[in-house]
Amino acid sequence: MTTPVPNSGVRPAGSTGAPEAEEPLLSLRDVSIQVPSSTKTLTEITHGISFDVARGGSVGLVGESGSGKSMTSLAIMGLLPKGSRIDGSITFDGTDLIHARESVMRSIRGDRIAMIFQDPLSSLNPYFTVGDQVMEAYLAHNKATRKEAFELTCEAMERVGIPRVTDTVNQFPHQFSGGMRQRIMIAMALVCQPDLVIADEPTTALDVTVQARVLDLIRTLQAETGAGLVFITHDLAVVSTMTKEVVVLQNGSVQEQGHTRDVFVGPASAYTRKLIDATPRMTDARLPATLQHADGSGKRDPWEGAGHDHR
Ligand SMILES: Nc1ncnc2c1ncn2[C@@H]1O[C@H](COP(=O)(O)OP(=O)(O)OP(=O)(O)O)[C@@H](O)[C@H]1O
Repeated sequence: MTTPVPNSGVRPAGSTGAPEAEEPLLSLRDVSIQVPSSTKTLTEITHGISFDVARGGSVGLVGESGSGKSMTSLAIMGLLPKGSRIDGSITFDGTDLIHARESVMRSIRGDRIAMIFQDPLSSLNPYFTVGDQVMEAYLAHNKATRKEAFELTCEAMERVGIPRVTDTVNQFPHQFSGGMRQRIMIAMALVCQPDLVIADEPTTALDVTVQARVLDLIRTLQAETGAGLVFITHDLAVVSTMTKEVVVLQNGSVQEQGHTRDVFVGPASAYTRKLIDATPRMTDARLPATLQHADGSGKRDPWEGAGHDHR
């Protein structure tokens, strides 16, 4: 049963998140974000967002453009525009991220929480080789010699399928395709062994076949590191294959949240139904292999693997 959430933003207890016995890895409660507008006044862009991510769990944030998905992830990372205001609470492994000092946030970013963005070029420095950048990401948070870090870097690059690593490790970001650059970002996350990965539209800019491989790698990364995953997308078909739980956002408010399968099979909010209807035919090949057996037919639960290695 999926749970519609009224615009008040009050979250129904237990609709999304970790098993009761275990503290969630990440917990957002009634998070409202205001950002400075051009007239210097504050504009509210999200209202009362609440969800949990269990250790090793996976939550999708879906919604149309402008619904507040990216700003929610930036709030978690402490990267909102200067002058923004956040109400509510964001707790990561016991740390209050809203009031944490910048030095604490710096030690968490990239090490305990890794982000994979839509455009890896915006995260990669054009003047440094990709090998140096993966290596520096590791050295920033770990004690190791450069030789050890270099070996780990090559190993991670091989694991994400970068070809001829002994050569390509010395190449610059512009010498790679978009899909390969995204693999480099995943390698960077892999070496740092984060507790949480936030992937913000990581495959939107890629063509469909490359997209599938990168999604597979993100699943692998999650399985190998045991990390929690927040997966942001406007693509319902993608989120249905990536996360066990989903939060549907519209205009900065949660419209519905719950187990991904329940939300897709029996959407409780008109907005989710509209999003599903607007998704190109989700019945056959594209549909979540996921949804095809969600009828209690006794077949293996296609969601069973979400968050686990699919190779
Ligand atoms: N730097 C900024 N300053 C002020 N407002 C912003 C800023 N960035 C985004 N916004 C506004 O915040 C709202 C939420 O934007 P956000 O980027 O979180 O949406 P989104 O759901 O991630 O959309 P998209 O899928 O297009 O990235 C939008 O109304 C947007 O115009």
